[in-house]
Amino acid sequence: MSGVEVMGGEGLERFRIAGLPPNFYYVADFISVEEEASILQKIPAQRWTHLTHRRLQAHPSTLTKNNTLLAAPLPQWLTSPMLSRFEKLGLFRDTPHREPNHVLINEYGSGEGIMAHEDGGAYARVVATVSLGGSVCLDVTSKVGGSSEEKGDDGSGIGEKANGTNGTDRKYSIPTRILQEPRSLLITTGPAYEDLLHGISPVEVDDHLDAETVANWSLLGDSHVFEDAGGRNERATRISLTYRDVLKVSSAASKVLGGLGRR
Ligand SMILES: O=C(O)CCC(=O)C(=O)O
Ligand SMILES: [Fe+2]
Repeated sequence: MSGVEVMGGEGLERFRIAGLPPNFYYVADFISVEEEASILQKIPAQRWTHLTHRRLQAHPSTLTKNNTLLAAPLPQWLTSPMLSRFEKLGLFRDTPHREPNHVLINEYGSGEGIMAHEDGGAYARVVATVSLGGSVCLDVTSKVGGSSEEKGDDGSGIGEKANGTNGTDRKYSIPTRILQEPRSLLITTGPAYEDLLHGISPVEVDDHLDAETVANWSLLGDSHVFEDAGGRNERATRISLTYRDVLKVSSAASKVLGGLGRR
């Protein structure tokens, strides 16, 4: 087991987004084109909830009001091949259930996005996001607001961490952007999960994309695509699968009782 753990740790480290507060990791081409197409085909069309600037669905179900997951397996098209690859990277090895038990699927059309937010206390501090379809920039901002450059030490320690990475790495002050290509995996854990906000601006084009403004530029699968387009990314429909470990899970028995109790 320790072999896997050591391998997992080393395996993950080369995907770290350097120059950002820990811990963001970006893995380009985490799934293949065929796997992407197969998943896109299996997302059930009747399960979408429509919101103003995106639509979403939750698997196996939405959480109850007190953030409890009613125990049920994830569908196979969401677990294979993801979970074994997550395990190899050691992603959920320290979370309560040792693997994700919940997936939120978001779909954004061009010009759609999601407000800056944090994912909060219902989940263990690990989110694994698989992107499908178009590329999109995730805006990473401080909870306190403003950039660490402008504000100096804002008391959160974020500016300090952003500037405290070693030697040759480029430093990125918050706010910054993470560019998510189709078929990539973004992992957000620890202080990156707890101390920062993330959102997607509702625009039709992400522009000025380059090594200065995109924190994971050197980890991109194909930065030439964006260079060749003059630093622009025309938004196309993007779907994200966000894998998490919900802390509170109720068994089938308490599901029945809870269900009766609410009537
Ligand atoms: O689509 C994304 O990558 C972000 C989604 C998100 O932040 C969330 O579902 O909490
Ligand atoms: Fe989120």
